[in-house]
Amino acid sequence: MKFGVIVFPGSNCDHDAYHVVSKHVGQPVDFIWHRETDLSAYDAIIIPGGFSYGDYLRAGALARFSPVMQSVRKFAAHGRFVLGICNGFQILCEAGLLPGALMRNRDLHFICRHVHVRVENSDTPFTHMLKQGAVLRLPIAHAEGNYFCDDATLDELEREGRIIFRYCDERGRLTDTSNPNGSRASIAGICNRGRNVLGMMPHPERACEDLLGSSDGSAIFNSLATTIAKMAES
Ligand SMILES: NC(=O)CC[C@H](N)C(=O)O
Repeated sequence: MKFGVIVFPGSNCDHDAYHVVSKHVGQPVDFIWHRETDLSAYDAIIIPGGFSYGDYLRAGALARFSPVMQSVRKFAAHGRFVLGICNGFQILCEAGLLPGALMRNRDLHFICRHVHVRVENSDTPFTHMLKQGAVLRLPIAHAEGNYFCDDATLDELEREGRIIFRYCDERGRLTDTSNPNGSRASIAGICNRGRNVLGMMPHPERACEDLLGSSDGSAIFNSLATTIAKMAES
């Protein structure tokens, strides 16, 4: 099994993702410069957080044109796994691999703090080691995390169980103050129809060690690694 972490000019969570995969999940992992186009060696690609191209125009709007993104599109179409975290989620939406858009936060401020998210669907390759309804404590750090989609898309996401995480309070309730950025339906993470592409605004890779305030993120990486291992056996 091999993971790849894509590096754009301006990525800044690439090393965190690399560290988690190599040290905590214990799997081989490479950095992949955004000009690369051959992803054939990989089972899963992580598009990490950061400020690709300085977030000019809109977060992710320029990174979607990087050469590697054509290959990521094909990689995803073949059912291989893609995890977009924060700026990675923004890039996946801009590239059309996930529906909707990430707008400026409701209060127009950059928000950097721990939040709670509820696991809305534990029946995915990324969440099967988590309990349905479990509450995770994860950090967010973004200015453009306000998820928006139209009514038809929201209906489709709900109906198909593709809303994977929702912002909530520490007891799993959706309250007036539990949605940090104004995201529609408190959405913190969604997947594609094939369930092999996940985008999320919170940072699970910054929450894999108790020393960092939470290790709740590790189940996401371990779920994915277990899925890949099982697929290789069968
Ligand atoms: N940590 C990140 O990936 C966040 C940066 C992101 N480009 C933003 O909305 O501010």
